[in-house]
Amino acid sequence: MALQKTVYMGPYIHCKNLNNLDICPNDTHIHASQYPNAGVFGKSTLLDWLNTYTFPLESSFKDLERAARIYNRVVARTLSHGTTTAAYYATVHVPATNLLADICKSRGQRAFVGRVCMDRLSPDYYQDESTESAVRDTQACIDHIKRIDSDFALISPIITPRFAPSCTDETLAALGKLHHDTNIPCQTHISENRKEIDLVKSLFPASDSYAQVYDTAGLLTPKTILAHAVHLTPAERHLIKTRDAKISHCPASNTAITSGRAKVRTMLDEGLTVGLGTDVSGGYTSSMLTETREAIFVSRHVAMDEGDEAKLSVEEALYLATRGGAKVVGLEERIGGFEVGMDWDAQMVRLGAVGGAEEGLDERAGLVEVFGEETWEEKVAKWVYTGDDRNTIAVWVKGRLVHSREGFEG
Ligand SMILES: O=c1[nH]c(=O)c2nc[nH]c2[nH]1
Ligand SMILES: [Zn+2]
Repeated sequence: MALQKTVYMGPYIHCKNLNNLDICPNDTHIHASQYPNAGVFGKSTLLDWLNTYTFPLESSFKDLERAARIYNRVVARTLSHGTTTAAYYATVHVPATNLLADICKSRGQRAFVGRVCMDRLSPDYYQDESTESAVRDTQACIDHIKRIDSDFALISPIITPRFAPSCTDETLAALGKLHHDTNIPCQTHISENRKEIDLVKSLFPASDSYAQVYDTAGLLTPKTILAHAVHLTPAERHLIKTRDAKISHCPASNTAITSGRAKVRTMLDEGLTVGLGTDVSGGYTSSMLTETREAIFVSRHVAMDEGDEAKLSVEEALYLATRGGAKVVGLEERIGGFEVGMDWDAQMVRLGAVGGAEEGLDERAGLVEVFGEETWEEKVAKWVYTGDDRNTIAVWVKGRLVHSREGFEG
């Protein structure tokens, strides 16, 4: 199916002059607790990466002072990249998870904050004791967020079974019931890596597929975010579409820990809802701009096997990062675009001064080179391919200025 460029155009607007634009990215999958490991993954793949790098790091969040240091850094850093909304995984620890919610609230980032549930195939030093304790501790985090943001206007809890291999059938079913009873959204991982999929087959012999494991547990619903979805079968995509569950595509992570190449064009053509996630620290970057670029390049690798139709354009990738992400987190009526009546979640991006390059190098840090002869689309492409956080000069969430840089005149 040929995609209409206008349909997939990212929502951005010119601001003040032709070299500024506003845009509002939503990170639909990021592990806040893994931030210290961003860029540290060696040659590992998912299952050894979890044991070598991830579980030891996450277990250290029982130390609340350390959690405060790291969570403050990751929220400040993602805001500096322009991430207005983030769907976070924390750890199993209730106090540290509640602290992450507090930090998002005080720094003004819109966030979904999930306490991670895992009661098997995890190290003794880092797992839930039982189904009952996993549900009780999840409920404690939900109650805390209700206390700090009663109608979840900025901060929402999110039910977070880590992934099928690390949860017993009983825990998955109990979390499915909690999801049903509370209508609180849910996030997990699916079909990231081939060995993981084999493991799911052996752990859930009665299920036809990985997606079916979640469906059986009541965890495949319109309010479910499924990260990765790299190796889904056509039948699984059909089931996910039927349930209207959402996909978080994490291309930087999928390349870094060699998981594979998700077929984004196929998922879009089949009508699935897709957004982007940095998946720190499977993903090395906390920047949604870098993630957008990675989505474009991974789509080109898919195209090398499947033909040019698989390639994502700059506009399509920006759509996934913004409006697509808003749909994935269920907030498309409020964020992801700039229609009248929506919340003002936005970042202002500054490009180079027109003509600056002719007059000699523009010394201001990080400016995207603009020669004055580019179309608007070309300027946006230059930002996506050559820009970074130095171009993000101001960020607002729900109308509040939450980050600014030198050069922003408020
Ligand atoms: O990218 C990932 N990051 C994780 O932390 C994780 N846990 C299970 N599966 C996972 N995949
Ligand atoms: Zn992940």
